[in-house]
Amino acid sequence: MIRAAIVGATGYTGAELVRLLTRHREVELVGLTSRQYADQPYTTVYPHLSGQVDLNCQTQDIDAVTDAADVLFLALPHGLSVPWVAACVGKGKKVVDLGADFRLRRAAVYEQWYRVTHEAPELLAEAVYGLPELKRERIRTARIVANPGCYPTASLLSVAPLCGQGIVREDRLIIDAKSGASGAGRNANVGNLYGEVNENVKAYNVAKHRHNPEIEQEVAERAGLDPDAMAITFTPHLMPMTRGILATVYADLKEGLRPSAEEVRDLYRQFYANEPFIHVMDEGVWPQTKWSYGSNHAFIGLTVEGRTGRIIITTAIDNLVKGASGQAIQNMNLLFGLPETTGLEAAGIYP
Ligand SMILES: NC(=O)C1=CN([C@@H]2O[C@H](COP(=O)(O)OP(=O)(O)OC[C@H]3O[C@@H](n4cnc5c(N)ncnc54)[C@H](OP(=O)(O)O)[C@@H]3O)[C@@H](O)[C@H]2O)C=CC1
Ligand SMILES: CC(=O)N[C@@H](CCC(=O)OP(=O)(O)O)C(=O)O
Repeated sequence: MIRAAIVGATGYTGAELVRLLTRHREVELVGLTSRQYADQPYTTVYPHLSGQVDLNCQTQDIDAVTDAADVLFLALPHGLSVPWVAACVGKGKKVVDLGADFRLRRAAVYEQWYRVTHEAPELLAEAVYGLPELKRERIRTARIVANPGCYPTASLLSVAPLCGQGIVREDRLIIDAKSGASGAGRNANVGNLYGEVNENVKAYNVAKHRHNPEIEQEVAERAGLDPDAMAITFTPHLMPMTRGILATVYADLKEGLRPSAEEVRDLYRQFYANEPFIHVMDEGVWPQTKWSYGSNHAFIGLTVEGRTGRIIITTAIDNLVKGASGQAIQNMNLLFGLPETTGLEAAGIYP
């Protein structure tokens, strides 16, 4: 059995990790940390998991938690992962960081967007960006996996088959994305109150969301472009729903190119042919967030708008599963040589 501990276990991604890992046949949960609920039964915080888990929450004692586990899942706010990652590396343990501290390969870019100094820039180079559909082989042998952000997961799955194909301007993508409120976590925040989210839709962090450089970094790498020359526009929106991300991507075709929608769809279907979690829809079928609710599956719809010379792609995922905890488990499966779908086989809940 793989002994797993979750640091920041009482947040939304932590709870989703517990829900999924208690059904994972190769995993034993050995540690769940929380400062606020230390020494209290985990099910006091999340009674819906009664009968699934009988651990108490424990304090964030780095040595004790790391020594007891084979793998750590870090589900902490930004800026707190470095001591945990350093301990895992020092003790020969694997770590999957659900936060952003190891996603951006250049410390200067991290510091520009997150406004904090990176305390272990020397570890950035070896962290692998954990999007299994794009980096499977590198993840298998990694020590540090940087689990992608929820919006970048949906955005990158939307455009990866086009990158480096000479078909679209990868540097000038426009991404319009919508998220459910659980994307902001369980912390108290006025913007997440019922009265603020219900019957309301709003864009936020326009032209300055920290997922912009993350998306640009990975698109540039796949397309063989200079990350500093990217001009991707990314606009997130908060939706009156609990879970789900729908990313709509507009990609300009290169001058003189007009592939048919079927040609582009064939490209996507070849690219994702052996991917158990990725589903490319037929023409005219547009993904809905509800299809992915509670599952690790991603649904991709696309067409070519001949009149404007653009390809339009929409991808639906669950931000807490493929956008966070499910993908983290997919990465753990790769790290430990398990079938990638282990513990993640279930379809979503519908309606
Ligand atoms: N929600 C989502 O859809 C996604 C989230 N992520 C990322 O995953 C990480 C976790 O997100 P999420 O679960 O939503 O966050 P939450 O705010 O819901 O939970 C955060 C967890 O960290 C602990 N924590 C909070 N502040 C501190 C602190 N200062 N020091 C130590 N522990 C702290 C909390 O427990 P306690 O205060 O008791 O210690 C809690 O268990 C974040 O980096 C987030 O950006 C990534 C993809 C999607
Ligand atoms: C709705 C909402 O607030 N969503 C979060 C995204 C959460 C996530 O994936 O992000 P990180 O791990 O990079 O923080 C946001 O926009 O900040």
